[in-house]
Amino acid sequence: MDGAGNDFVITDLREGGRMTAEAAQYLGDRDGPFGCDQIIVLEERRERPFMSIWNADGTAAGACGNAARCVAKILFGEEGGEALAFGSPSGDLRASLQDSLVEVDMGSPRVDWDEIPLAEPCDDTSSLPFDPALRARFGLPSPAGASMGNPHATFFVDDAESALLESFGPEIESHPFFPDRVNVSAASVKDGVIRLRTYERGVGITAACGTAACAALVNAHRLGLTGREADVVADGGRLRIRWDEETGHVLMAGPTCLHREGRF
Ligand SMILES: N[C@@H](CCC[C@H](N)C(=O)O)C(=O)O
Repeated sequence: MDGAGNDFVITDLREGGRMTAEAAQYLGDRDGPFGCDQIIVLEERRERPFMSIWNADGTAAGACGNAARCVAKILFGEEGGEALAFGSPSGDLRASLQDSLVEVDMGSPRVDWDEIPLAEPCDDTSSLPFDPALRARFGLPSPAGASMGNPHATFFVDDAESALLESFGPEIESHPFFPDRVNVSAASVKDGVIRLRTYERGVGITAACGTAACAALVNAHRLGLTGREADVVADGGRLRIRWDEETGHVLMAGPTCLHREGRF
C-alpha cells in the first residue's frame, strides 16, 4: 500500500510468525522482488490489532503516520464502522473515515530536548543550536525539533523544492546531535500551505512522511508561520494536519492506496 506515495509492504502476522531485521531489509530492498520505504507488521497484542514498523534498512521505528492510515483502512475493511483504534509502538491510535480519506489521531507532539531526543539540553527546541558549520555549508537555518513518537528536525527554508536534501539529509540523519538519528525535512510556507520534503531515517528521500508533516505543522505553528491547521504538500500527495487546541493531539488526514494483495 501507499499513503501519499510513502510505500509499504504490510505483512499480516496476526496468526503467527515474526519479522526480523534481515527479513525487513529483504522486503525493503528496491533491487529485490518487493521494495518499499517501511515494512509494517500487523500483530495481535492484548486481543487487539497492533502495528509494528521497520524501516527499509532493517531498523525499528516508533511511529509512521502514512502507514497508520493504511493499517486503519485495512481494519475498516474488516470491521466496518467509521471509527476504530489499534496499537502502535508510540501508543494507541484512533482513526476515522472522512469521505475518501482516513484521519488518524497521532497523539501529542513532544518538544522537550530529552524527548526528541537531543544530545544536549536546549530550552527552545523551535530553534536548535545545531552544528553552525554544517548549516553554513548548506545555507540552512537552525532547525526546529519535535517528536511524534519518532524524532524530526524541520528546516524552514525559502524554497523546499530547491533544498539540497539529498546532500544534507544523510549527514544530518546520523549527526551526533541526534543520538537516535533523525528524520530530516525541508519546509517552506506559502499562503498558509506547507511544502515539505523529507529524508527519512533508515530510508532516504521519500515521497511523503506523515509524522514529518505533523512535526512540520507543530513547528510551523510554534514559530508563528501558520495557524494550528494547514495542508502539507509532499512530493506524493497532500495531507491535512491539525494540532487540536483542546486535546493537544495532532490529527492527520490523507489518502491511502492498495496496490497488490495476496500470499507471496
Ligand atoms: N514514513 C513514516 C515514518 C517512518 C519512520 C521513520 N523513518 C523513522 O525512522 O522514524 C511516516 O509516514 O510517518
